[in-house]
Amino acid sequence: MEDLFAEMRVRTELGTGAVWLPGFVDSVADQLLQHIHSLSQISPFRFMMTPGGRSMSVAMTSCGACGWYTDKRGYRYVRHDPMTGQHWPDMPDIFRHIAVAAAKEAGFPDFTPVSCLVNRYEPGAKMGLHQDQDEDDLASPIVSVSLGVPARFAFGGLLKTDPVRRFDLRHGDVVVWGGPSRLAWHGVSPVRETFHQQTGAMRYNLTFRAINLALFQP
Ligand SMILES: O=C(O)CCC(=O)C(=O)O
Ligand SMILES: [Fe+2]
Repeated sequence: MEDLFAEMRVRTELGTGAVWLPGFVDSVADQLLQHIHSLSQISPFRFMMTPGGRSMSVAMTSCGACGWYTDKRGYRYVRHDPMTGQHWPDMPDIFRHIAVAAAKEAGFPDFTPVSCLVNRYEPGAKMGLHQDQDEDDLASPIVSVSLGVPARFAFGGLLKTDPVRRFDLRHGDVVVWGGPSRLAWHGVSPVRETFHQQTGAMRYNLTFRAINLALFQP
């Protein structure tokens, strides 16, 4: 059953306020990858430490008015890249454009992305089940874009113990979760060793988030 579901590749509601949009950014995927390359020249991908002192298997960077960061002081958004001391690179217009369009398609017409976290998965990299809860703005959705090699995504409910649906996210796919699903648990299984024409062995993921900058210390 699970495999049948995974192969459908049509718009699929995952819960109230949560939807998978297969291929939504297909036509601009190459441009998105070029921008990822450019912004990673300014704020490089790096393996961050969890507050518990473990190195993450996913390499990360950010763009936009603030970026996500973790070290022994905890998970948080910061205005400057701690690695460079500079602002994070600007969010490219096309990033903003696709994030707004996907949110609208999912029923969130007022989404304004402030930050985009960029994840790079090499073979074996994974992200355990978690909730995205470092954004103070829980009224806005998360918009997640997948590029490169596929990854098995798990999407559950508001309790960690709720059943999860698993399906492959492919190059060009978008998942949006907001409203009653904003704090849904989700995660990514270890990425398989495989090849994608545009990215080699890598998977990239963009997550767009609304952050209330007024709450930041200057
Ligand atoms: O890589 C993905 O598909 C999900 C990433 C994610 O959940 C996150 O960055 O918080
Ligand atoms: Fe997440």
